[in-house]
Amino acid sequence: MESANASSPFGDARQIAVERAIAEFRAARPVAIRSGSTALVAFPVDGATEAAMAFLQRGDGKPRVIVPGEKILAAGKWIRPVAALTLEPFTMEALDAYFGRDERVTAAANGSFRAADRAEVAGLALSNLALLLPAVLVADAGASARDALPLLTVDAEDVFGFRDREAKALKIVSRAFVPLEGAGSCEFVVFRGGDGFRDQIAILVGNPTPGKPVSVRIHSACLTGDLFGSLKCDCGEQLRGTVRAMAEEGGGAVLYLDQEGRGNGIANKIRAYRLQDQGFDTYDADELLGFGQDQRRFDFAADMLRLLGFTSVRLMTNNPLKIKALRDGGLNVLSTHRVLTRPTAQNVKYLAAKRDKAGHLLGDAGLDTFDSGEHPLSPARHP
Ligand SMILES: Nc1nc2c(ncn2[C@@H]2O[C@H](COP(=O)(O)OP(=O)(O)OP(=O)(O)O)[C@@H](O)[C@H]2O)c(=O)[nH]1
Ligand SMILES: [Zn+2]
Repeated sequence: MESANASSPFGDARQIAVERAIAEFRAARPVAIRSGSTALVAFPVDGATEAAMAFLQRGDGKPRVIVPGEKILAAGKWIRPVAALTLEPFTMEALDAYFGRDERVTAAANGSFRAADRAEVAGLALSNLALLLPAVLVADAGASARDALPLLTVDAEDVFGFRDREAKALKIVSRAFVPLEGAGSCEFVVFRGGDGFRDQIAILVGNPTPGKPVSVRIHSACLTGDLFGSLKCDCGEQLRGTVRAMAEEGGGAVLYLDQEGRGNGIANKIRAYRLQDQGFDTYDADELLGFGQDQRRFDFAADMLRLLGFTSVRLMTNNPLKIKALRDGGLNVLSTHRVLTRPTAQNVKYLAAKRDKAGHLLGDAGLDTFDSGEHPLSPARHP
């Protein structure tokens, strides 16, 4: 049951409570989570200290660690979808041994597992919303723990409903023209709502006509690739290549979404890169951290396009999830066009994993015949 009386002068009270809880988690402070008659105190593993662990031990009952199924699978056990683990002893040392210095599971769990309850799962969902490592410490909310600090309280069901409500609350907040190299004057339209912490941006290239079919690229933010030209992925080339192609072909719309690291956030993406340096591929590294294959949602992209006046699109992507999301969102996807870049020595393994494990439409993109001795830095083919 979601909490009643949802409206306030400042918006939906359920959203406000969850936004505040996210801020508490990011600042490494505890939050109380209520579910029916149960209440617990939750604290993110990302940011745990001896003092925080001692605080949780003052609650009622045994404190525990809540971890997703992916993490347990990585530990050689299979508990789905979310498990509560009793950590013995409940100390930073034991936590470090469990998560390891690289955020990997380096030790089999000493304690016992059980399926997590609703409030515990909400704690984990909150760590995901806060873009932290997906693991949370919890204890039953005893009087002594509550008294130590006035805790922010949030309802478990409000946490679960947060992203849906956020995606639906999308609105345009500003727009202006920005000249882009090789693409002329483009209009940047900024939306609030959707995914992540920041705003979503639509870049209108050329002069696409509302009501008419439009070329669309849905692009998730990649700081390393888009901004710094990282060779580990194909993002920067795809972004610039699609803008260039749209400018040459009479216009289009790029949706630039706040979904760094496939929705895991920059800190977790860099943690995953560290694991990739040890030989894990892009999906195995995320799984070791406790993430599923892809945390992103694309449903609100259809709403962004509708707010801009577009209902029929030619979609530029290799990702079947994006195609499905726009169709499910009620848009008419007239055609899909792959966005191929030339593989490099540094990204060929990444691209092959996307094709082989996530079904990206990269079939004949030269990945299997790639010779790392040849043209590792060649410019991208036009999409
Ligand atoms: N977790 C994680 N995210 C990554 C890694 N490499 C790149 N990313 C992120 O992956 C996302 C790539 O986004 P996109 O370029 O929109 O898309 P895509 O899903 O590959 O689909 P298309 O390019 O449309 O075919 C961005 O959010 C990047 O930050 C990685 O190794 N691990
Ligand atoms: Zn990238």
